Amino acid sequence: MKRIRIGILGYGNLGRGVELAIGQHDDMELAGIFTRRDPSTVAAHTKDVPVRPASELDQGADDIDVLILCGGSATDLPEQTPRYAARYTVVDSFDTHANIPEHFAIVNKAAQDAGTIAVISCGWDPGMFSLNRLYGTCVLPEGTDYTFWGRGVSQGHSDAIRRIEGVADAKQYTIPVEAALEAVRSGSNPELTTRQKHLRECWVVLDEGADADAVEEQIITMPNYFADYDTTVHFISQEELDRDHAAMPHGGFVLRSGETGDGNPALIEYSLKLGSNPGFTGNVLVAFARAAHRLAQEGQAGARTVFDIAPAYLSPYGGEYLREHLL
Ligand SMILES: NC(=O)C1=CN([C@@H]2O[C@H](COP(=O)(O)OP(=O)(O)OC[C@H]3O[C@@H](n4cnc5c(N)ncnc54)[C@H](OP(=O)(O)O)[C@@H]3O)[C@@H](O)[C@H]2O)C=CC1
Ligand SMILES: N[C@@H](C[C@H]1CC(C(=O)O)=NO1)C(=O)O
Repeated sequence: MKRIRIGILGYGNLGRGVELAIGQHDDMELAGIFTRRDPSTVAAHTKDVPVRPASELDQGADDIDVLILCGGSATDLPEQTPRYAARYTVVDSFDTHANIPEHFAIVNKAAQDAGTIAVISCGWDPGMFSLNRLYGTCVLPEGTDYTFWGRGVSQGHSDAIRRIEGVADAKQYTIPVEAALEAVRSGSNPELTTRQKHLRECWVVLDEGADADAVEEQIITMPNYFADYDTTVHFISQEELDRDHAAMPHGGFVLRSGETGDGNPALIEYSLKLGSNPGFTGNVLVAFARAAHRLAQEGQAGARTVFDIAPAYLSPYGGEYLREHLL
């Protein structure tokens, strides 16, 4: 069986998560890890796959069937996804929710012009949580949606802080307000503002000589990431961050609370408990890379979100197996 050849662009937490996820799939192989940095300075987990310069992708790498883009949503993916959709079947994890419609439109033009498939905003939120919000609204049209994250490390928010001038490193924890979560589970359908559902706690390492007050102000006022939340910022050393905040657990809940047509209460709850945010997100991206490859082989073109892809496209098994074993 010809295996799907996966390329990874961007070797950070998520790039490593994708790298390790590929090994769980017999129909896939890691064809290349690409980086914008000097490849000799990037130590990949997989020793027999060379780390290659991103410039090779711009010249055309014919050994890649699907390129999984593992850059940051704050600044990398808005540039990288349309750029590489012009050459490859791509999958990204773009998660600046407010900007997803714009990202979709830009990537869709690039992919349609090139005749490629580009799956955007893949992962768990957006991604698996998005699918469960969709199912909930369709099945319980009379109801209310709720999404809670954490307590855990948001990679997108951590990445956004690291992009601030003067920041050397950072981790951001998202903390759900327990009283709000319990009110939802009680079925009382509370109206909750963004600020009433989560707190955000940031642990930041500054560059030598950076202005802590200026960095803190940029964090707490950052649109789409922190401006709508009560956010605390702590400044610590790199040693403390590496010692106390190395792990990236996360998770959360999507709930739909409403009534069925016969007037009875119904509560749908989808939950994730993740030992590793990048690990799980990597697994999701790899499953959708299989779907992207299939769509490309069918001759389809353009941008897709998780809403646009029939679930069977994610499976390595055919319809008959799925009907016999999973239906
Ligand atoms: N949809 C979802 O559910 C989820 C989405 N995400 C998204 O994934 C994105 C990436 O997260 P994450 O992997 O944690 O971010 P990282 O900061 O670890 O990596 C982002 C990019 O930065 C570069 N980089 C990594 N390490 C270094 C370093 N030491 N020095 C210089 N550059 C470095 C890499 O690019 P290069 O190798 O080219 O230098 C890498 O692709 C997030 O911004 C978030 O938006 C994450 C989790 C869930
Ligand atoms: N995209 C998120 C995945 C989830 C986590 C999250 C948050 O803690 O705010 N929002 O969505 C991430 O980058 O980790």
